[in-house]
Amino acid sequence: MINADPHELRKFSALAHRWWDPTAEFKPLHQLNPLRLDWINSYTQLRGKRILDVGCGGGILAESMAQLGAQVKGIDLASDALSAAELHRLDSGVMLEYEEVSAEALALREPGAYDAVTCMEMLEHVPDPGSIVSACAKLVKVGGWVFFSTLNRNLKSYLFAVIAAEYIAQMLPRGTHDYARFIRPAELSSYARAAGLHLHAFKGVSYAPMSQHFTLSDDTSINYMLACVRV
Ligand SMILES: C[S@@+](CC[C@H](N)C(=O)[O-])C[C@H]1O[C@@H](n2cnc3c(N)ncnc32)[C@H](O)[C@@H]1O
Repeated sequence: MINADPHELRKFSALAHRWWDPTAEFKPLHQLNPLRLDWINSYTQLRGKRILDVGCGGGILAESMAQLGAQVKGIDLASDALSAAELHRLDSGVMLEYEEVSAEALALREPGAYDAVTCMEMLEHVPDPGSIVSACAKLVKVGGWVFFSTLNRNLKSYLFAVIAAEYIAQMLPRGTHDYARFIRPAELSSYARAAGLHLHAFKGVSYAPMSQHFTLSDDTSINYMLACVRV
C-alpha cells in the first residue's frame, strides 16, 4: 500500500496554481526558504552535488538548490504541484528534474544515488513518516547528509502552528495541518536512528509575527530541522 494520504495530495494539488505567488498560501515557505537553503548549504556545499528533494511540491527549495549549482531531482505525489514546479522551471530556465514517484519506490530504483537528501515540511503530511525517513536514508550515499524539517507536537505548537497560523493570523489555509501528525524530536530521532542515520544537529526555526521573519534558534518547540549523516 502506498504511504500517502490522498486527501493531503488533493489539497496540495488544488493549490498548485498558487505555489509561486509569494503573497498567497505558500508565503511561509517562500519566507522560510532562504534560511533553510543557507542552513543546508552550510553542511554540504550544494554546488556540483547530486541532491534529491522528497515532497518537493511546487519546487521552492528544489529550484533554489539548483540555482546554487546542485544537480537536483524533486519528487512528489501531488501531480498538479509537480506540474506547477515544471512550469516554473521552464519559466526560470533553471536546470532540474521532477518525477512523480514515492520515496520508497525511488529507494528501490536508486539506492545510494544522492550526495544529500532534503525532506522539508513533508513528514507531517504522511501516514507513516518512519517509512519516508528510512527511504531517505537508503537514497543517500554512505557519508551523505539527510535534512528533515517538521512540526513538533505539544500544546504550544498546536496553539501557534494551527490556531494562530490557520485561524487567527490566517497565514495558512484552515486544515493545512493535522495536529495528530506532528512529530516530536524524540520520535524523529528514533526513526532516523532505526534507518541508520547519525543525528548531527537539531535546529529550531522561530517566527516573529511582527517582522514576519523566520530565524534559526535553539527553540525546537514548534518548527524544527534535523541534519543527519548516513553511517
Ligand atoms: C507543505 S508541502 C512542502 C513542500 C516542499 N517540501 C517545501 O518545503 O517547500 C508538503 C508536500 O509534501 C507532499 N507529499 C505529501 N505526501 C507525500 C508523499 N507520500 N510522497 C511525496 N510527497 C508527498 C505534498 O504533495 C506537498 O507537495
